[in-house]
Amino acid sequence: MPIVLGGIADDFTGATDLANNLVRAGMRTVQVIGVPQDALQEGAANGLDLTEVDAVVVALKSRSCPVDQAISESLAALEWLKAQGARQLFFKYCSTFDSTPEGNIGPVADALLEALSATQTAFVPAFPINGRSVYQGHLFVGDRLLNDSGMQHHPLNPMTDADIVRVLSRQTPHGVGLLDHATLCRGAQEARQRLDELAHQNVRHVVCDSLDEQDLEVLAEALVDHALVTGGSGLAQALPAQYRRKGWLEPIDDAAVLAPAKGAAMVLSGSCSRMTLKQVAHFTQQHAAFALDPVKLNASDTHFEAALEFAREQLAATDPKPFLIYASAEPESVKAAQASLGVKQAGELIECALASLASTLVAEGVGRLLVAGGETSGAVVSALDIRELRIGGQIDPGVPWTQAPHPAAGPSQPEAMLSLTLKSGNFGGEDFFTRAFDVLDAMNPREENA
Ligand SMILES: Nc1ncnc2c1ncn2[C@@H]1O[C@H](COP(=O)(O)OP(=O)(O)O)[C@@H](O)[C@H]1O
Ligand SMILES: O=C(O)[C@@H](O)C(=O)COP(=O)(O)O
Repeated sequence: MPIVLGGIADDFTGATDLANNLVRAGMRTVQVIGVPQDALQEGAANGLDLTEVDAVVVALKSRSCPVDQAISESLAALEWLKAQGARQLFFKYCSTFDSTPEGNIGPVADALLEALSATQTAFVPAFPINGRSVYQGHLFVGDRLLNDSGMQHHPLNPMTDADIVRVLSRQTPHGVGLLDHATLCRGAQEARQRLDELAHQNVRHVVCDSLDEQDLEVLAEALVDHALVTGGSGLAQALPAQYRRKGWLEPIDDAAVLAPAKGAAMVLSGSCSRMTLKQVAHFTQQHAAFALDPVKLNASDTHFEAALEFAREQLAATDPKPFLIYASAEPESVKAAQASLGVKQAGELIECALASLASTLVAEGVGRLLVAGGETSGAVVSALDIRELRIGGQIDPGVPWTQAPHPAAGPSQPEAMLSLTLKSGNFGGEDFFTRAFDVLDAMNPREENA
């Protein structure tokens, strides 16, 4: 059977967020890291068995890279997903619309539309259960406008304007319009009519209001026949019901199953988002932690080596407890590091250090790994050379446990798995770093002595 939905996600945490909501709504979903390179075969692609899979999400690291690269990687993902038979494409970006005036959301959406010979797509960043809603085209995080939510301090893409119609208009030469809440309240048929009217006015990009799950259901019904939809993962909760209604998807019992987890627990955090800072503070009250400083990392290798030594001490304990290595810092400290090193270099130094720690420590006994931050997750997963993630149960909305073949397992252990959770910056409760491991143990009892 061809797949129904093909996801193209602009970062790795966003990809697991999308895959998580698809799984929860009953789609058997595989997440692949980057576009699989090998030749396609009947029923299999790059060694992936897609015969019992309803959705594939391709995770890219295209949120903050140069626009041309984001476009070419997204188009490659589109081609591969079309070759798997995807009926609908979903371009997943952040529910806080993380982007800059150059892009990459607008240019990538334009390129995908053109490649699909489609004339219109919808922009649905809302993720109500995580407090992201859109009203009159303005994005809210909880009760704050986006530009007052902490996102104005993001290290890579500060969001200083909550008006998504205006933000997107800076990123595309094409018309941008609004499907407003009042129209949505009149149902899917009215919404479709409004989309058609906007299409006749050459409005290629339609930002959609949505306050709650009910609005997303109306939108899913109105958008199910669009070749391309774009947004946060909220819409993905509502689309599978429409696919079933159309007979594209069979009902199934449980789309999320993982093997028992093994190995020591480690948290790596490169996210400076408000919620991550609270999670770091909560965790460090009771657990061992090491703070990475980009300026010290730049000055000599000693700082990195101290972090490694700290981790090795934790792993050497008889019964290792979860521990944390983090660069997460308050905005003033991030600004100071960026002023001294440059924005790009500060970020890259930390991403490289965390990625390198992950590869070394996973080979030395870490089997349960929590990574906080989208860019950070991209760096860590790439360093571990992980190609595919199975999606398991949810820890908090938008964040599931996943598993990948263990990167350090030899040929004699083909079943060995690394349990991995990739946490978006602002997702998860304050106790997420501790609770995540309890949730994993509860859903998949741990095999001792791994
Ligand atoms: N102390 C710091 N100073 C400067 N940049 C930092 C610091 N800590 C983390 N960063 C960088 O900030 C970026 C955070 O982005 P990301 O990992 O996507 O987190 P989030 O999911 O919260 O957006 C990364 O590039 C990371 O390397
Ligand atoms: O849609 C969302 O909010 C997340 O899935 C996401 O993309 C968050 O990105 P990061 O905060 O950079 O992890």
